[in-house]
Amino acid sequence: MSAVVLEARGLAKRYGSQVAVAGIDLIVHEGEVIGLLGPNGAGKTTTILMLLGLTEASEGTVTILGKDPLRQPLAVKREVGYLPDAVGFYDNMTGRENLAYTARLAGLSREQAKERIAVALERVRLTEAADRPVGTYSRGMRQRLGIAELLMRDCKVAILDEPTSGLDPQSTQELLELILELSRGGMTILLSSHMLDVVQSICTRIALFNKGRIGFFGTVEELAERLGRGSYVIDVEVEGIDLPSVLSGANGVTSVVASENGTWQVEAVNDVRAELACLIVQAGGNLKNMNLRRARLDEAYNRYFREYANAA
Ligand SMILES: Nc1ncnc2c1ncn2[C@@H]1O[C@H](COP(=O)(O)OP(=O)(O)OP(=O)(O)O)[C@@H](O)[C@H]1O
Repeated sequence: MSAVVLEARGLAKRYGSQVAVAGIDLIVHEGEVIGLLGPNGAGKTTTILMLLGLTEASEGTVTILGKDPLRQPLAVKREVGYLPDAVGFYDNMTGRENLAYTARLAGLSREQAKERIAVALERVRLTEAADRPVGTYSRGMRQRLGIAELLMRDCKVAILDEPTSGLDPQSTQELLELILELSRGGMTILLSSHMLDVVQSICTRIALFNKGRIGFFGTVEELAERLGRGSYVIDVEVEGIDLPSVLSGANGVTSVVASENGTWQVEAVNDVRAELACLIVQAGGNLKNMNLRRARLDEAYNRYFREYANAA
């Protein structure tokens, strides 16, 4: 496996008697895209602030790119980019001027900055709008300018807080493609989001925050398995039989539930389509459609918080 770029051990944060983060462990490898998920108040933002050294942990340690964010804040800021929910650019300055300003703060020479800014603006498709004041930008354009800043600074790690919130579907898609490009280029990315389809489409692993702890850390398939339902989901459209009774006791099948659209959702520990087809035909059913898909994060997430999180 690739190198560890971020390691948190026993990280906790208290505000007086209020526990915001109750002790988390997190190890992230180079090039991963990690989704930080959980209900409001579960501790995601506080964790992000501790990882960045923007707030001091009450307990525990953080190492990011081999450095301690509290002891070596400048070194960490140089290599770790943070895109907050509302990116803070100067509205009266153009996109290019904003980047030039950040480049100066980051210690880039004028020549180096000019070249990197042009390349970054091109990659986020803002070249045409680069000389307009940022005050005229849409939210999607601001987010892309934020990504351009990470590119210009050649960040090794990016932490994105709700990057797609408030974006229309097309801008969301554009931003997701950009984030994937960053990841393909070797950047390690952590992003917090409540948009589960977004998270599933780009994240390699997810961390489920629950009451200040990480209740689960792994892939969507591993989450589905942890919940005891198997990671294979087969949508079945069938007439003439009662599918749950036909499949009761079938090998590998963990549940059969009716979906809203009149089909059945069969969950299994492996791809049981051939066996399902046999059992349905033997029982005299008219099989109209059968479709295998990945376990869906929204289904697993809702089940986790409905059935497991309170007991955790
Ligand atoms: N500065 C603060 N002072 C006191 N309590 C705080 C402070 N910041 C956060 N908290 C509390 O800590 C808990 C965790 O908050 P946090 O913002 O980290 O959650 P979150 O998972 O990011 O939520 P959201 O999805 O709403 O952004 C909450 O109960 C919150 O009220």
